Amino acid sequence: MASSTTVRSSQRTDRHHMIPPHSTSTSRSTICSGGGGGGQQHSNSSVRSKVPVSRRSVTPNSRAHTLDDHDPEPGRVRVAVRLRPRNAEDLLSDADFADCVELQPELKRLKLRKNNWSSESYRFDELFTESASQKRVYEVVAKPVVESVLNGYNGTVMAYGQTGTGKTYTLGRLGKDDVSERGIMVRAFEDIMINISSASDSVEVSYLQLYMESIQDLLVPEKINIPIVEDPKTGEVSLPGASVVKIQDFDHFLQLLQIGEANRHAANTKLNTESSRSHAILMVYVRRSVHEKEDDFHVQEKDNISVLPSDHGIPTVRKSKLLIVDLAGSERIDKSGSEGHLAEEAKFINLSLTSLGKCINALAENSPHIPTRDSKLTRLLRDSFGGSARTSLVITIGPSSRHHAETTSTIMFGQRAMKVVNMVKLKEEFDYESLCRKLEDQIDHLTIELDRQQKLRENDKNKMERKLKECQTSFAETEKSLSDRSEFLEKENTRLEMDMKDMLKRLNSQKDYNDLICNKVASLEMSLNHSKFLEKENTRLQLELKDVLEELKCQKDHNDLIRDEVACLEMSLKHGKVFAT
Ligand SMILES: Nc1ncnc2c1ncn2[C@@H]1O[C@H](COP(=O)(O)OP(=O)(O)OP(=O)(O)O)[C@@H](O)[C@H]1O
Repeated sequence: MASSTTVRSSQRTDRHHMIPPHSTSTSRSTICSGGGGGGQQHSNSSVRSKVPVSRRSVTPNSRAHTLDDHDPEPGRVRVAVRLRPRNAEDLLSDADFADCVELQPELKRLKLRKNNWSSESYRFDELFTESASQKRVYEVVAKPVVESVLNGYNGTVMAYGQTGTGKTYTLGRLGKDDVSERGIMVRAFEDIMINISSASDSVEVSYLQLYMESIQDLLVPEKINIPIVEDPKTGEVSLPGASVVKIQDFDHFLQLLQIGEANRHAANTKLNTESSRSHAILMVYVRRSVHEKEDDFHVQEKDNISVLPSDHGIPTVRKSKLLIVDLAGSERIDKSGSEGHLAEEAKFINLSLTSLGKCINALAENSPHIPTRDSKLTRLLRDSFGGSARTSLVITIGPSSRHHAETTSTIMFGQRAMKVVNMVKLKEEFDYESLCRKLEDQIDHLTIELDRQQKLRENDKNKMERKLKECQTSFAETEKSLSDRSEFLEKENTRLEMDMKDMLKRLNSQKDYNDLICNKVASLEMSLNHSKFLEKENTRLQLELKDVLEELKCQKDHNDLIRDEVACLEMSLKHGKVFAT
C-alpha cells in the first residue's frame, strides 16, 4: 500500500477565471427568497441582506458549465436535511411520543416541534424523509458538486449532525453487498471515473482523519500529525505530508476506502454502536486537460524555423478538488455515556464542531473576522465555507424528541450555513507539465529524426564516396584504356596515313595506268572505230569490188565476147583472106 502512494506537491498557479466580486450584480449576492435560508423569517432576513458583494458574491462564469447561469445564488452553500428512520431505541423509548420534526418535502420546509402546541418552520434546499434512497440523496446533494468539480471548480460535500443520525451512512457506505446502499463517496467517485478520460485526465485521492486535533493519514496510518500548509497568497490549504494515491480504477478506490474505514477511529457509545470518533476527510484531486484549444498547439514551421505558438496555444489543465467530509457527531457526553478517553475524544469533537459553527456564524453574519484558525477542522474547511468551493451540506437528524435540543442545534447550524456564499472560481492553469511533455516529446522526435537524417546523410556520403572512388577508379581505368587506345589509334593513324600515302601513290600510279589504259582504250576505241569504219569501208569496198569484179567479169565476158568476136572476125578475116587469097 505504502509503495503505491506518492507525496504530492500541491503547488499550483491559478490562471484567471476568478469570478470578479463586483462583476455582475449585487443582487446576485443577495440570497433571494426562493433560495434557502428562508426559515424563521423573523430571525434570518436581516442577516441575509448584509451579505457583502466583495467576499462572497459569485457571478456565473462564462466558462463555468456546471454552475447554472440562471442560478441567482451560484456560490451559496446548499443545505439538505436527512431524517434517519427510527432505530430500535427510538421505537422503544419514544413509542408514546410524536417525532420532534415534521418534514414537508414538497414545500421544502421542516417543522420543528417546540412543544405540544407550537412549532417553528424552516426552509431548506431539500428535505429527505426517512425513506429517501441513497441514490436520490446523492443526485440532489452531491451530483451538482461533482459536476462542478469535473468542470474545474473545487467542491465540498459534508455531513453534519448529532451522533448516530446517519452521516457515515449517507457519505461512507460502501454498499459491498447491496449497491443501492452505496453512499456519496462511492457514487461521487463512480461519476468522476465515468466522466474523465483515462488518457488525458487523472484522479488522485487522499484520505485523512482529524482525530483529537491531529491529522492522520487513513491510507498510511503511520503518518500522524500531518501539518496544514496555507499558501499566504491564495490562502489555499494543502497537506504535503499526506499520501496521495493515483487511482487506477473503481475497485482500487473501493480498496482504499476500506483501508481508510478500517483505520478510522470508531467506538461503541450509547448512541451509536459504531460512533466515529474522528472527522474523516476524503480528498479527490481531479486533473483534467482542456481539449478545446488543443489543436492550436503545434510547433509551427516558419521559414524553416520551428516557433512556439502564441500564448493562447499553450494547453490548459483544470485542477479541482472534491472534499467529502464525514464529521464526527456532536454528542452530549451525559447522553452518549462517554467516559475517560471517550469523553476526551468527545470534547475534541465538540470543540472543533463549535469552532466550525462559529466560523459559519461569522460568515453568515458577514463578520469582518472569521475565526478559521481556531481549529484544524476550520482551517481544513477554509475553502469550503467562505472560500472558492461549491459546497453542499447534509444535515442529519433523528426523529426522536429525546434529542430535541441537539436536533434544534443541528437545524440552526444548517440554517446559518445556508447563508454562507462562496466565491466560486474556476481552477484553470496553463498546463506547463503537459506543454513540457509535449515539447520534450517533440524534441525527442526531432532528435530521432535528426539522428535518422544524419545517419541517412552519412550513409549517402559513404555511398557517394564509394561511388566517387569507383568512378575515380573507373575513370583512371578508362583514362588508361583511352590513352592506350589513343596511342594505338595514333599508331594506327600513322600506319593508315602511310598506308594511305602508299595507296595514294598506288592509286596515282593506278590512275596513271588507268589513264594510260583509258588512253589505250580510247585509242583502241578509235582504232576499233577506225577498224569498224575500215571494215565498213572494206565491206563497202568489197561490195564495190564485187560490183567492180562483177562489172569486170561482165566486162571480161564482154571482152571475151568481143575477143571471140574479134577472134571470129579475125578468123573470118583470115578465112576471108584465104578465100580471098
Ligand atoms: N437513512 C438511513 N436508513 C437506514 N439506516 C440508517 C440511516 N441513517 C443511519 N442509519 C443507521 O443508523 C446507524 C448510525 O448511523 P451512522 O453511523 O451513519 O451515524 P453517524 O451520524 O455517522 O454517527 P457518528 O457521528 O456517531 O459517527 C447506523 O447503523 C446506520 O446504518
